[in-house]
Amino acid sequence: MSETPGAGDVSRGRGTPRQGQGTGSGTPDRSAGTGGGQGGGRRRNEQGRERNRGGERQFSQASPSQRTRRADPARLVAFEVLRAVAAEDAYANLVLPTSIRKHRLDRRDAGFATELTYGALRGQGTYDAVLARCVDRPLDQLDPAVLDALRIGVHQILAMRVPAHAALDQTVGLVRAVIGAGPSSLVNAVLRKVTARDLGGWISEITEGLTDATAIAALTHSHPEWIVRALRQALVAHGRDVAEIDALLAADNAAPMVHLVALPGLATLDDALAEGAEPGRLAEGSAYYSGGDVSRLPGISTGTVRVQDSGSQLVARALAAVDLGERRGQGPEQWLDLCAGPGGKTALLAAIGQDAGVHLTAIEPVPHRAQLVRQALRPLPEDSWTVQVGDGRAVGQDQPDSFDRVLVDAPCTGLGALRRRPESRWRRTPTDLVSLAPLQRELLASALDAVAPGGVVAYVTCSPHHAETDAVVDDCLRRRTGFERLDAGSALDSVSIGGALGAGHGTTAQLWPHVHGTDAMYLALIRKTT
Ligand SMILES: C[S@@+](CC[C@H](N)C(=O)[O-])C[C@H]1O[C@@H](n2cnc3c(N)ncnc32)[C@H](O)[C@@H]1O
Repeated sequence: MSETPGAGDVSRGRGTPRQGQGTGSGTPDRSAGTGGGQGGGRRRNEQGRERNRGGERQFSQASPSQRTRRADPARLVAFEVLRAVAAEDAYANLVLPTSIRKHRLDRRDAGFATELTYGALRGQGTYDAVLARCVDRPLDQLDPAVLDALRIGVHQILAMRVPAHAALDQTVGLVRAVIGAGPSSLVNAVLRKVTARDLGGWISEITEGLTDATAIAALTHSHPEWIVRALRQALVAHGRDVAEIDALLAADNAAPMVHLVALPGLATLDDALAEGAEPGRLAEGSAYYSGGDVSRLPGISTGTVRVQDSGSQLVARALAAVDLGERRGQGPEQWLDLCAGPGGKTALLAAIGQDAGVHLTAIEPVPHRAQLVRQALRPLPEDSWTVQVGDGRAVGQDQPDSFDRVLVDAPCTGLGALRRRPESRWRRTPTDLVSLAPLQRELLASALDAVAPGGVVAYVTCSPHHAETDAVVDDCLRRRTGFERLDAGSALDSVSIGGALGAGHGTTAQLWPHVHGTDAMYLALIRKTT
């Protein structure tokens, strides 16, 4: 990295007006000046396919070597995050805020950097196929840093409201600043080729001649083929039409709205609503927020208002709302969260149960995640909860027949939350399903042992994959008597606004991003009858 600037060296490219830099997600077209250029007023059509079309493109006449050596901070942030994801196996959602703070991005630039980072990561499959048509060698022979810079350039050109010349100039500037002058000509030439078509045109090009629907969907929606196949099977397994696959894959690529929950009895969302949040449409006490830095909202710093997907809220509320009828014993209920870290559902459950004097035990084997659970529970009275660093698989044997309600939010592939974890689709492999299977079964078996007669277990995943949902529940119950399945679809309806989610299939329930606007949470409810 011959010309890597220190944080203090990083400044905008020459002639790039400050006001035009931000193009935050969910913000209106700011192409006039975005990235410092002309082309204002050019908008994409509803499919996002007409930007930069028509009229003469105004690329810089200067050769790449004569152009800026400065990296625009927002693009530099995206580049740093992509590099950390590729080279250090980092999680984009953890690295991005740190990088945004390091480069002191204002709100607009932070939005631009977020859209660029997440978009380039999500779109990598499609963008690499495009780049493969524009680079004269196999992509794996490129310097990985150059490939990341190209992906950043392609996302701006094909999917953001950035004029092509600005996307190109700024990406070349980034490359010169952080990688070196050498590759800047290649980046310039490749990105010029990319500007020859819009996204729709490129998708037609890269899918031309293909007949396999899975391969076409994978390239069109930038997912690995095995995940497309798995999601198609999941739709069918949960009683939906396989034709929904395009909508589901497209939902994975949309920037998800931030969902908020006010912990019952501890906060309301009034302040958040006053700050622009919208009332949630599915879960009581929830809201949607698209106003940027959520940490500034009242209640977030104290932990009484939390960021939590509505699907997660609904499954926790459904477990808490199950009517236990005549339960054994007289005292307050004992609840167990068997896989608690980082504690989102734990906090909601503890808050729901506090009025009734519930005591919640949370188990988490990873010490730093157990610490996050303690933090999440901080707003609740200390005598209402216990956090234990331990293995949930041992609880059933150590404390049999002890808990009235047990949540098993099992470790899973997260295939239902791909929109929130932009890099995970490229990291996951089918072998993850195989390696998680025994753990999922052992955790559910432990929960079935730990639940008291009359009590109920919720088995939850943020994946719709059959292997980690119905297959786990079926396997565990096949070997046991004394349990009955409850109607999880009705249970979800009973805690939802409107009461008609339509998530039930058989006795289990499956939420979907393209239908419900939630992560694809799966819920099974099992009662111990004897
Ligand atoms: C899907 S996450 C739970 C998310 C959490 N319920 C929430 O809402 O924030 C699964 C958790 O299970 C934990 N885990 C992994 N192995 C476990 C085990 N043997 N026993 C208990 N928890 C385990 C993981 O460390 C991870 O924190």
